[in-house]
Amino acid sequence: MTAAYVALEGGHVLEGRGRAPGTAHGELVFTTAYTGYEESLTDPSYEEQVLTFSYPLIGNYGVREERFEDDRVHPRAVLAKELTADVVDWLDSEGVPAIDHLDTREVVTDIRDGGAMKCGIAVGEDVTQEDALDELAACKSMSEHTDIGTQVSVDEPIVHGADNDGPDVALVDCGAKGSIVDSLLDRDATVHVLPYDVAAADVDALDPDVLFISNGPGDPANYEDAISLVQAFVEETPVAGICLGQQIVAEALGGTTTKMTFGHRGVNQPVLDLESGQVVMTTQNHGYTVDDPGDHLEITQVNVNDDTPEGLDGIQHDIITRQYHPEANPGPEDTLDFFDDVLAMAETHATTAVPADD
Ligand SMILES: NC(=O)CC[C@H](N)C(=O)O
Repeated sequence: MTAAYVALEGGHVLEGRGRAPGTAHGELVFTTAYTGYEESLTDPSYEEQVLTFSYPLIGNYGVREERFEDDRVHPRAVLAKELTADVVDWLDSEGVPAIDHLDTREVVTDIRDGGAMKCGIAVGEDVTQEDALDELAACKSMSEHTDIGTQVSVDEPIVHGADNDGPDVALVDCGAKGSIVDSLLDRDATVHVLPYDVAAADVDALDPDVLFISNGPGDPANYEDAISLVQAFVEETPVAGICLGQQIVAEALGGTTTKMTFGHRGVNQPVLDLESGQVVMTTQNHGYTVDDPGDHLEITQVNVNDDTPEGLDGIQHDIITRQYHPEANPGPEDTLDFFDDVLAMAETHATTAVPADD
């Protein structure tokens, strides 16, 4: 049998069944999602993390490319109670180690008690516990990945929907899920997908109707270029953000962010809209949160479980952000109207903007 070890921060080593070989390390996190494993495994926000599925059976409806959010698997390794052969074959072909027959209740309890932690993975015929411990020793914390954007962003700008009639969206790609682009295209927008460190002059040249900061992995404080971009454009251009995007907008406007103990990852996170009093079910995948929105943003939505900010609006500026994933995929589609609100904001700006003097 193929040996499989997970070395947890603190030195405790778990043993499971090796399904896809390899060694890896990353921050150990869990998702409670009971569906959407293809979308989660291709979500760039999972870069440099090891993903534990708490739902016991993963892979029961196969693997289909049309459900992918990106062109590769992003978690460094995958842990589960039971993985089907379809998922194992896929992970194997991508070189991503996979382990099952783990007591994932124990793994999740460890993460809930100890917080998201570093881990080392070793799977293979000849691997030992020492190999997993060596991987653990090589593991950095998420905030130490100071240039993680380069691993998940486009290298060059890409335009989608150039002939569309809707607003021009400058989407700063910090690891954008494909569904965010699709949600904007579905609403007739032209989407300019831009590198995470795009220069302000290049955004200016596009004269976008909205600056949209995507989701993405890691510590928002490390995205200095995107933070500066928001500061440079917020007076003149509407701003939107999803997940990491909300955190970057808060950082840019005098707010603060903080690392959560074990984050929110799942497809049934309840969110309360403070104005309407309505609760919606949302998809989430984040380990950081806005701590203090600062003086320029107001909290419009909160997480029912722990009161963390889930939506922000600009007080003086046109800004809308969400901490959850309104594009769903996986998860409930209760919140797709976020994209209508963003594009309405962009259109209002486009029709009321005062032309610059020659
Ligand atoms: N999905 C995301 O955009 C994740 C945001 C950020 N990297 C976090 O973990 O909080």
